[in-house]
Amino acid sequence: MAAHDGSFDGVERRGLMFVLSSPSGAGKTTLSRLLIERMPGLRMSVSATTRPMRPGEVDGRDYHFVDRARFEDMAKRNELLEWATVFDNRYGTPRAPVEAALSAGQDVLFDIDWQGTQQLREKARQDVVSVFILPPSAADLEKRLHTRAQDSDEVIRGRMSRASHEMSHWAEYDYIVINRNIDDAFAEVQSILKAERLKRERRTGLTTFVRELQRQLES
Ligand SMILES: Nc1nc2c(ncn2[C@@H]2O[C@H](COP(=O)(O)OP(=O)(O)O)[C@@H](O)[C@H]2O)c(=O)[nH]1
Ligand SMILES: Nc1ncnc2c1ncn2[C@@H]1O[C@H](COP(=O)(O)OP(=O)(O)O)[C@@H](O)[C@H]1O
Repeated sequence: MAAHDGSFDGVERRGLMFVLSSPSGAGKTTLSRLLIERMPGLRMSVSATTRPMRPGEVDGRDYHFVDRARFEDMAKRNELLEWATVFDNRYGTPRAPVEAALSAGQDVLFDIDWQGTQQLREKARQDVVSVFILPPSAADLEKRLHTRAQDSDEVIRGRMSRASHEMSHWAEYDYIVINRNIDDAFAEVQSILKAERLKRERRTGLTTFVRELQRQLES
């Protein structure tokens, strides 16, 4: 399968599943938007959720906002690649768009928690690249949750009190990025994706490519 993007070097490769996780407010959404904007060949996996829509969010772009019954139905029909309960709401990854993108040679970006990342790893270890984003300090995290201005003080307190628990999963991830400055953090995440795209095991077209080089050299 080919990844036909701007940086495609002509060698076929398997698509990968690029996962960003972090405590709420550390910057996953911001980094995901930048990646989608600036990295050709990368598609966002849009999750289904039962949580209420925030101001500024768009159904179908940020999430598929569904009720509990619809979510349970999707899970029962095996339409979700993984799902988990976070902050008393259900979140899950619709399976079909991910499979379609991967088989078209695209990479897929996931903004999911540690529970979902574990499930993806169990299903497709070789194809999962996971990055954990940390805030530079607790004070910065709280400030970011407030400046985002999308949650009530009570919800923000809940997110802050869960942050430590979520952070305890950092060591399960392949890469750790500290989001102090957004430009630096973006450059780091972008470098990880670029390097992972070049991994020998994913480059299924290498044998053919090298054979052709050898044929040219020997003729
Ligand atoms: N397992 C799983 N987690 C998800 C999914 N979609 C979102 N999440 C996680 O659910 C948590 C809460 O997300 P959200 O309510 O949007 O708040 P945020 O943390 O401010 O982005 C975050 O840790 C997300 O990464 C999903 O499809 N599966
Ligand atoms: N490096 C950074 N410095 C300052 N503010 C940031 C930085 N990264 C993200 N933010 C801001 O912090 C808030 C939370 O970021 P967001 O991407 O929504 O986090 P998450 O998706 O992890 O919950 C947003 O208002 C965002 O603009």
